[in-house]
Amino acid sequence: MVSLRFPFLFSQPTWPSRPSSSARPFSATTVAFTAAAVGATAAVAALTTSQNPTHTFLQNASNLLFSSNHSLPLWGSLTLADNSPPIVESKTGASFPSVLGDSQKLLGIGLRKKSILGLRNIDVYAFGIYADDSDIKKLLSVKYQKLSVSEIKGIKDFNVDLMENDICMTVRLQIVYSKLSIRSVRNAFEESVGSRLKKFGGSDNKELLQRFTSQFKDEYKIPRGSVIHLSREKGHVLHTTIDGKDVGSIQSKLLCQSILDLYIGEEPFDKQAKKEIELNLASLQK
Ligand SMILES: CCCCCCCCCCCC(=O)O
Repeated sequence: MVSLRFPFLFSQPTWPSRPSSSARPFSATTVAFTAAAVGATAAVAALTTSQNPTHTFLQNASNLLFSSNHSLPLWGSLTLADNSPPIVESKTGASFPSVLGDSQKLLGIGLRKKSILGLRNIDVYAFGIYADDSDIKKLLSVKYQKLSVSEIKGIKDFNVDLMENDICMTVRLQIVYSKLSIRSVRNAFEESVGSRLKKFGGSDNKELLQRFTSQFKDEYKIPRGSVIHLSREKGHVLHTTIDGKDVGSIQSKLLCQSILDLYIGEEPFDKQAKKEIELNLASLQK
């Protein structure tokens, strides 16, 4: 067993084992969970399991629920008004507020590693994924409210819904590597976002990629501790800030989807973070 990634102040649960390379406990947060959310999730998960043998996010959630004897890390009862302390990623010490602005909840956090010259992996940044609470609940209720068999079949596409729909979300990157230049940030975005633009939009998106990467101008410094926000605002507008400073806004559904895909898509940077996000979304079912 390793420590839970979202342990709670009052319950101090532990998380089922995960591959040791990415296991990293968090410090405490005061977020509580409700028995109702657990019950709803368990019921849905059980039904899903009987209907669809593939790994839907609810199955993942149920696996996590039932393989642990401990309290569960569900967001169901987090109120946006509470003063939950930030969540600290203990490997890097990166700290994430539980709520961003007054409406975006933290759904999960992860770590982006990158290999240098194929030789060794470095921790480049920790990240947190946030989504607007009411947007998410609206989407969940429209799509999954009654939990009929046909609706449940669609559940495994929830991340796709999340990426494609006009839901306000933020990816918060907290830089932990101390020797990062803005040029390497540009290059990394060019490679990762470029591959996703190709995946979703074909090869004719060089101009869009260039508009995005050119926002990261040489004048910006990115020391350890810098925070980059990639926020999807209403109308699929990607708004980027570095340490709270605006660096630009680009209206593009394709660009927003491509950026989210890096974290919650088919081949996410941190698979465990994606699972965690799915689990937290499952806890919001009812
Ligand atoms: C030496 C490694 C440099 C990597 C810099 C990554 C900085 C941010 C890039 C964000 C997108 C991504 O993670 O690919």
